[in-house]
Amino acid sequence: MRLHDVVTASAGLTARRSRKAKVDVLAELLTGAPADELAAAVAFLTGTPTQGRIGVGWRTLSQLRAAPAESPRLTVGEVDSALGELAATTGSGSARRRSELLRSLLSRATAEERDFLFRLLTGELRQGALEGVMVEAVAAAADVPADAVRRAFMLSGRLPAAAHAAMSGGTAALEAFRIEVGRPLRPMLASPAESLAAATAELGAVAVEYKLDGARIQVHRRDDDVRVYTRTLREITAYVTELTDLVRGLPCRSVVLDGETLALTDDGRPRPFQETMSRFGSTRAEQVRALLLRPYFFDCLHLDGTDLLDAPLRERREALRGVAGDHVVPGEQEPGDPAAILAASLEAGHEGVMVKDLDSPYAAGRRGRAWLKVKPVHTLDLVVLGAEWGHGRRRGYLSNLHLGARDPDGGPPIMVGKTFKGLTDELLAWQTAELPRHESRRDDWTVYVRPALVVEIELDGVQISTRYPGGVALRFARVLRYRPDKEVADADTIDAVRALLPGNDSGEA
Ligand SMILES: Nc1ncnc2c1ncn2[C@@H]1O[C@H](COP(=O)(O)OP(=O)(O)OP(=O)(O)O)[C@@H](O)[C@H]1O
Repeated sequence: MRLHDVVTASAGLTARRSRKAKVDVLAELLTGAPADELAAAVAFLTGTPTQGRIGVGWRTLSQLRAAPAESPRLTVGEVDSALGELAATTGSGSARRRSELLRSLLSRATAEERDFLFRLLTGELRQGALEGVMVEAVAAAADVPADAVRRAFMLSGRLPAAAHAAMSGGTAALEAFRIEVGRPLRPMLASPAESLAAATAELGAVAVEYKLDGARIQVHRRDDDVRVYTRTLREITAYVTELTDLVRGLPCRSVVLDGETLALTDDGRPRPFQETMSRFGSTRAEQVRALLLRPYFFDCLHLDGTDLLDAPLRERREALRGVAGDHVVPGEQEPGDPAAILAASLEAGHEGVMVKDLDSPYAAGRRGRAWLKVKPVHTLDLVVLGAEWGHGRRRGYLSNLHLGARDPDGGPPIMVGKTFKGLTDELLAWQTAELPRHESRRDDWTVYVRPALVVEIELDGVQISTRYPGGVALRFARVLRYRPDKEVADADTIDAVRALLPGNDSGEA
């Protein structure tokens, strides 16, 4: 299969607005794909090479000058093996070899293919919405139910593998996917609730737990081998030895736990999220001592050979208590006074509570309504589209941020507002250095960037707007923090923003 066909299909996706039309474009391509190139084609079209992120920056790529090829000859298989070699070339002295590999690949690509490869390697093509469309396309091409494809994807974390199974072995091959200790799966996500009363009324028998403001972790243990992954399934085992030591001491042989981790101050209050995140990239011993991470587990997906994914939360919590006792998140099952739990959580410096349906299974990778989050303030995770140069005390710094919400159909982010409020001197300095790394163009006032950075915004609400293309604008928005643990694909959608319009009862943020 030629790379050109993939590039054409990718352009076809951008050109079409309707989801059905996008699914058709992909399904047609998959139907004709040779079995040994299918996984790579799926990977490229959803924006991540089969090897995962390869870590090549825009700057490196644009410095590699080579004349483009005249006609499209590269195959998907050739590109996949070149990227495989690139991913395997690491360590000291590898920079030169990597440049050579890249130059050789790019010199065989046409201008159009080169643009595609740039966007693939820098992560710009990666969009959550595309994965949803691809799941449906695989189902259509293989003539299997979309839910079977989705389940295999969530359990393996790898859509290309699920696609390969669907196309080669149908439903039976998809059903063979199991939770595997040591292979991370997509975490279950929560939906917002308007209030605690609304959440408890919606769900019936519930557990109400503290909602801690740390970082999500998924821990896998088989005998003495313990591994830790982030929300985006990045392995961080080497950075968090206090967590691996602790889990190695739990009374079991094998386990998969879902939870949150954070560091506490001396008087037991949560430290800022940024400090927790700073631990995920550092093995420096003094930093470990200064910021000891604690785990707060809230789910158990596997225990000593038994998969619990499809068991109700009630049962999973029992397993959790048995294995992780002291390290379970504070909360109560079927509480008499849920409001007291919310008050205690806020009093202790946490974000709010999670209200969870005790009869629900673990829906990996899904943002459903079995888990509802209750927080006193609205927050949205938005995509940075650019920033304006500051005035006065902020002269010389990139300040007023342009913010976009994700298009659920996979189009570019849709601008919903601007803010410079809440930016500390440290954040101003950081974004002034960081944004130009993602620059797409600039004018006298503004540096515009490619979608790469997600920022968490607190707001009072939204209003109808004739100025912004999505018809809504943020009200009194302020920056809480950047979210390095989130990708553009994880940002909130324009629908989530519109749901905050007055008179919209869903009250979603
Ligand atoms: N008791 C808990 N149960 C489940 N999740 C919890 C709990 N306490 C904290 N969390 C965290 O809350 C997150 C969900 O809440 P919220 O949506 O506010 O966070 P987020 O990271 O902005 O968004 P997302 O839902 O996309 O993860 C979970 O991903 C998890 O990291």
